[in-house]
Amino acid sequence: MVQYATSMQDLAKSLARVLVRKLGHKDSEIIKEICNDSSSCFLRLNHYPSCQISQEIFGLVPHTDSDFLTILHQDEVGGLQLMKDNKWVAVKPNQNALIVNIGDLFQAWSNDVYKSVEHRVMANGKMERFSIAYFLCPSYDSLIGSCNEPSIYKKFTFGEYRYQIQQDVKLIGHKNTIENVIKEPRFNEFL
Ligand SMILES: O=C(O)CCC(=O)C(=O)O
Ligand SMILES: [Fe+2]
Repeated sequence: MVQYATSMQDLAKSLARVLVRKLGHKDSEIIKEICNDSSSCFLRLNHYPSCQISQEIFGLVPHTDSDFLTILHQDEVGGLQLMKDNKWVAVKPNQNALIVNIGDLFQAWSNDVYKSVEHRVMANGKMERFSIAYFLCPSYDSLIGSCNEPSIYKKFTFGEYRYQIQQDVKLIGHKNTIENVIKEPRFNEFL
C-alpha cells in the first residue's frame, strides 16, 4: 500500500507539472506547494457494497474533488459517472487504466482553464465494488491564487477552503461548488 501511494504521488506530481507547464508556468510556486513535505496528500480506499433496493441508489453522492488532482483506480464492476454537457456519462470500468481528475484547487489556480469535473458513483445491484483514489493536496496553509489576471477567484488557503466545505456540509447537507465558495464578487453576476 505504501509502495502504491508512493507511485501515485510521483505520477500525480509529474502530471501536475506537465499541466502547469502547459499553461506557460515553468517553475511555478504551486508546484513547490504541492510537492513540499508538509503536503496533505492522502489515499482513500472505497468499498461499495452491492445494493438491491433500487438502481438509483448512490454509492457516492455527486461531488467534485477538493484537491489539486486525483488519480483513481477502479475494479471491473463500474458505476462511476461524470457530468458532461449536463448529462451523466458512465465511465467504462477498466482495471488496467487509471483515471485522472482535475480537482477544485487546480480549477482555481488555472483560472477555470482546467475544470473540476462533477462525478458520482451508482451502487450495483449484484456486485460489490472497490476503488482507490489518490488525492494530491498542498499543505493546509498553502495560498492558492490564480495563475492569470484578472483572477476569477479570491486568494484562499487550502485550510480555509476545507473549513468552508465542512461548514457547508453541516449547514446545507452537501458541498458547495468552488465557484460559490471562492469566486471574486465582481464575477457573481455571472453565477
Ligand atoms: O469510486 C470511484 O469511482 C470514485 C471515488 C471518488 O470519487 C472519491 O473517492 O472522491
Ligand atoms: Fe471523487
